[in-house]
Amino acid sequence: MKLDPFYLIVDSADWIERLVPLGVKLVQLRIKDRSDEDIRGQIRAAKAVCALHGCQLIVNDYWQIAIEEGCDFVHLGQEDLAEADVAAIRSAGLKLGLSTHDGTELETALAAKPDYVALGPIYPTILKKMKWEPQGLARISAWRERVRPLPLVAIGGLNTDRLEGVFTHGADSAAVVTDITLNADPEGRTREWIERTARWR
Ligand SMILES: Cc1ncc(COP(=O)(O)OP(=O)(O)O)c(N)n1
Ligand SMILES: Cc1nc(C(=O)O)sc1CCOP(=O)(O)O
Ligand SMILES: [Mg+2]
Repeated sequence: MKLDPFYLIVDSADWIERLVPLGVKLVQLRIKDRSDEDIRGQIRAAKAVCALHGCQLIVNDYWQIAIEEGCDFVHLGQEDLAEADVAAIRSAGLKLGLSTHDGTELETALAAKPDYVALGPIYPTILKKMKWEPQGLARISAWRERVRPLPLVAIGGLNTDRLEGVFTHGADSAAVVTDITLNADPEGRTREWIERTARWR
């Protein structure tokens, strides 16, 4: 399976309606601390926009609602994975991306036979407090060998100036939140990401 090299992560269907029509082909809906009803509505709206624009939607955390809403891809972290029914995700036909932050987590992730593995945080991130030190670029190369033939996603503190580094060290896709959502011009920055990832598309 090939992932688009630009992996946008946003926290609402509104962001998806705003940015996906610009040409984003891979987007994660990552919503925290909302009711299931709200999440369901957001997933429904996001799914409709993504279908219209040929964009792969990945739902973070809420795998049960994703199944019920007919989505085809979810992302889970290690704590999510420990509580999830992976067999149910698989039998419903969904693909699965998993987070990793150290070697033990990588072993756990690979044992679950995911469709991609994410490694982070590559650089310091301001989005959320993390217990891991930044991994650095060399860790991407190490993961590349261990994860092959699965796609490898790099995440954490990425911006357009850091793309060359993550791709030359072996990432297949670069995931981003704040470099776009906190940018003074999110649409302009999204276009820049699309252009600057074109070489790896
Ligand atoms: C592509 C990608 N990589 C990592 C994460 C982080 O997942 P997780 O560890 O479950 O943390 P939350 O995002 O749920 O806070 C991700 N969402 N996407
Ligand atoms: C949601 C998330 N997960 C990470 C991990 O390492 O698992 S880093 C991260 C935050 C990514 O946001 P930004 O692009 O703003 O740094
Ligand atoms: Mg999670």
